[in-house]
Amino acid sequence: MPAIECRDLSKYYGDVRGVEDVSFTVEEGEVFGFLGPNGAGKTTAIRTLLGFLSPTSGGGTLLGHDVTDPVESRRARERIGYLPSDPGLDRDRTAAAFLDHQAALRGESSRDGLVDRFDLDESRRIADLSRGNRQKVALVAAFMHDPDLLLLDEPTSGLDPLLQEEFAALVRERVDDGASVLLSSHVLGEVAALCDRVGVLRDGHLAAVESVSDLRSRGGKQVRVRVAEDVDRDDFEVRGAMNLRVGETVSFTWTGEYDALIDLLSGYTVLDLDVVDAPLEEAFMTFYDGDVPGPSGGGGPRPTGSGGSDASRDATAGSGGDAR
Ligand SMILES: Nc1ncnc2c1ncn2[C@@H]1O[C@H](COP(=O)(O)OP(=O)(O)OP(=O)(O)O)[C@@H](O)[C@H]1O
Repeated sequence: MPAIECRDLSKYYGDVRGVEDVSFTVEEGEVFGFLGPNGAGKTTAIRTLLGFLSPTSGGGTLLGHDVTDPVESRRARERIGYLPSDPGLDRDRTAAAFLDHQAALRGESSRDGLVDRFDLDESRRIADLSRGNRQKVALVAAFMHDPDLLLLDEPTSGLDPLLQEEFAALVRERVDDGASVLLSSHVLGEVAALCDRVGVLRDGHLAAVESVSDLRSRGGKQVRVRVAEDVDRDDFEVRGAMNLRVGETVSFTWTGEYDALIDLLSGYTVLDLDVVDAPLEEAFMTFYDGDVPGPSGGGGPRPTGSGGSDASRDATAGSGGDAR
């Protein structure tokens, strides 16, 4: 049984597209990344799967429970840890009171260990905590009942680099213990470091699902070469060479075979050669063609016949119900 099955999921807010026809599967024990810029639809997909928003069409399962059935959805949430992108914690309560409330709903077997690990002062009012410390409270709440499935929406926002490392270690430990993870981020490095596969969201659509290793190889190699002769630029304007820059050294991104690269350089006396993996960003950008939506992007017209949507209710559905 897959941990998550998302089938043709569409969610419109009135006329505004959140996500459209999104399908993917997260296998048991897998860490799946949702990558996409602001407004791509990551949060919408996660909250619809969790049952906090009703889908316009399509559906799916979480841990085998039908996400469109409220009773099933609630049952699934007992075994899920959800970290919202914007945890709307009750500011007047102490962190301890908030965690007590969450514990009563789902359990707290790992609470003390996590509070120590993240050096959280539970006695403080949430209103008095820094953004990073509020994020820690939400993290502890998401992990403390040792959930089988974690849905983590922009989990490291507000955490300093040391805590980001600690968080990554925690995710790996939970996965080693058998948990499955869906993690959304617009930070490529975070996704690449933690995830097995990545779903790239663009304008509410899943543009691609790829393993991180495939994404890396798609990026090709970054080549810098210094030669003895004057360079004829036309020699390098060939298939497989991109982002060509000709100066004292010639640099380009090579996406072809090594043999073809060696042929290309064989006409020159090579004085210096440097070939390294191209940054993952380059592979990522091939999904966007330079057309990356801004914070308000993704709002295309709603297609006719896409089903009813109780957008006014959904738009105020709160910040996570009892699954926060
Ligand atoms: N409550 C809402 N009412 C109307 N439109 C919404 C609502 N929530 C999201 N949208 C729109 O749905 C689209 C997808 O937004 P969503 O928040 O899911 O993207 P995201 O990838 O999570 O972005 P971010 O990283 O900024 O949180 C955007 O066009 C957004 O403006």
